[in-house]
Amino acid sequence: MSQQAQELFENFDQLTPSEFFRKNKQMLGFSGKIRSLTIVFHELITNSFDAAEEAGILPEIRIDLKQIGKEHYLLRHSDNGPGIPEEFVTQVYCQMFAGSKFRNIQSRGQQGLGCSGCVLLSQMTTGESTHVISGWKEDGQLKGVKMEFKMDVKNNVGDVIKTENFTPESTGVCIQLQFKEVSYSLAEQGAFEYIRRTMIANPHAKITFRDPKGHKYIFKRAADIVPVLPKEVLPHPKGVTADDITTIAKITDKRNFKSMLTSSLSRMSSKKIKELQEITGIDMKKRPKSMTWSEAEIIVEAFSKMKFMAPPTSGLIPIGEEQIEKGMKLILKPEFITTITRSPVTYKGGVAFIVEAGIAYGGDAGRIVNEQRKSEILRFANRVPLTFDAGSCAITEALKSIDWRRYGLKDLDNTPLTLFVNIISTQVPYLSTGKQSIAPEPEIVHEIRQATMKIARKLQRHIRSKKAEKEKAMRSKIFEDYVPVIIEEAAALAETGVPDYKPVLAKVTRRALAELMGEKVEEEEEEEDYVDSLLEELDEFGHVVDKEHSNRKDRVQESDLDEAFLDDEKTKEKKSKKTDEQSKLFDSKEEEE
Ligand SMILES: Nc1ncnc2c1ncn2[C@@H]1O[C@H](COP(=O)(O)OP(=O)(O)OP(=O)(O)O)[C@@H](O)[C@H]1O
Repeated sequence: MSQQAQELFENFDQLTPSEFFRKNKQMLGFSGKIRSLTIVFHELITNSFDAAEEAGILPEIRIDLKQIGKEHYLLRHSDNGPGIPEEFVTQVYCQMFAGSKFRNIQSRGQQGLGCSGCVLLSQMTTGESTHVISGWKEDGQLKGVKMEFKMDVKNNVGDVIKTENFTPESTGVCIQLQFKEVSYSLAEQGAFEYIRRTMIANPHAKITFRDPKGHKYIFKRAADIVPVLPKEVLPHPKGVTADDITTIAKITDKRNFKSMLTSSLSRMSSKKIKELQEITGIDMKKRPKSMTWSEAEIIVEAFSKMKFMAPPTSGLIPIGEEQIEKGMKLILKPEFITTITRSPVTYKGGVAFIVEAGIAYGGDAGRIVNEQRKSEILRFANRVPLTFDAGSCAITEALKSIDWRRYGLKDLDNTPLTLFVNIISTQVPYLSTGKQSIAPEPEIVHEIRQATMKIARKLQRHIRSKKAEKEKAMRSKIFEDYVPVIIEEAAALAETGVPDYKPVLAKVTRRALAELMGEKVEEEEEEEDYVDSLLEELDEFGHVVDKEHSNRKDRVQESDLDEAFLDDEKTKEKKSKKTDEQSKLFDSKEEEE
């Protein structure tokens, strides 16, 4: 070894995961003041949900955010989950890549990074310790611990400062952290909006939030059912790599390739093993420990050519159309709502996923920008809102590629609309450890498009019938406005008394309208006679009014119909102008006569 290399290797060292993320906190999503605080909310809320649901408990979370200085906050987050046993508290909060979710199971968490990331950020920005109170059940007995600790970044472990045992009243976790260089905001990417979106996809949860100004928000439950627990599923042969196979071969306790493959992969029957042996020529009775890299590569290559049943989907639990509707209705109070949960399909040949979509229109749907409601896209993965990195996400790509004009939405941006998309999978293909955007796998993009276009058609029907209703109402209004004028003026011209037309005007309007709209109106005979006689009377008066006048009347009605879609103010203004014109017409008629 040369002198140079020796010097170089004197500094050879190892970074613990905590040290690595201390230097690269943006990789945990902690970049920017608003975003950092939102990510903290996200990590703590998703952990509470996962834990409560796994224990069969309806999640209830309390969050208290106090501002104690400039960009300096104190956050207290508590849940009613199963709690964390004392010996795991520092592992959960101080050890990176430690957790209970490294299985092929649908859950919000995946990496064992989230809450230790929050502790790291707190320590890095304030130097303060973290306080945790945990209550859990052990052998049927309630146990509790109050702990204060710091993260030992160098060793990726916790440094306990104080511990005190007590008997709690119930299970759950309460964590208190301080943060600096973060900011609470009501903006689209802020913490409050994160809670709002969370509630849409989790109608079974309850969140009470006290903001830094002391305002208390209670997001109530819209549904009382704990979501069915997802099951762990074995990986599908089309979804594994040579590295996966050699790793399985190293850790398996099976005696040969055959039992190793059938027990660790889904859809691997004895028939498929026989087929695999024929294609590869590899003896399936060989011991797993003897597996070489090239054998693993040959097996994976064979898998790509073989036909398998689609992966089992029992492990995927979608929110469901009804629940999404409940969540969206409670938060958005829309005028119209439509939702869909598609059947499971796969991406990369072997990873199952489900797309769910919803459209809410009108009411509180959309976001207010410059006092105007605009459309908004709410992206979710396994019920968790994805608030950042929208541009690179499969959901954004799919929704932007839809030609919304085909669904009657000429200006999507300026429509009061909320588009909801949730992807359910045991392996959501996130683009980074920050888990804020989904890789645009072609199958995923395709499914999102299909789901959304299907419900967009329903929205189109709603908008159409609403337009027709509005048109009908406008026509009715015009009729009611002008008929009395005509009757009264005609009576004046004929120098007779004005008939008592009011009680039946509504009926005349309805009948005339029905004719205009091509509808059939059933009316009682007696009423019909009365209406007929009134119409006759009207006709008689009509003889007195000359042709020019009635032509003019028709023209006025026609042009008014064209304005059916103008806003109220404009319409009112035009109509009063028209009425003036009309009365001017009668005036000139009178003068002529
Ligand atoms: N409120 C809680 N109640 C009970 N257990 C919890 C709670 N929060 C965290 N845990 C446990 O701590 C583990 C580590 O949590 P952490 O947030 O670090 O990672 P994760 O949720 O597994 O994955 P990810 O990094 O993707 O969020 C979890 O797997 C879970 O077992």
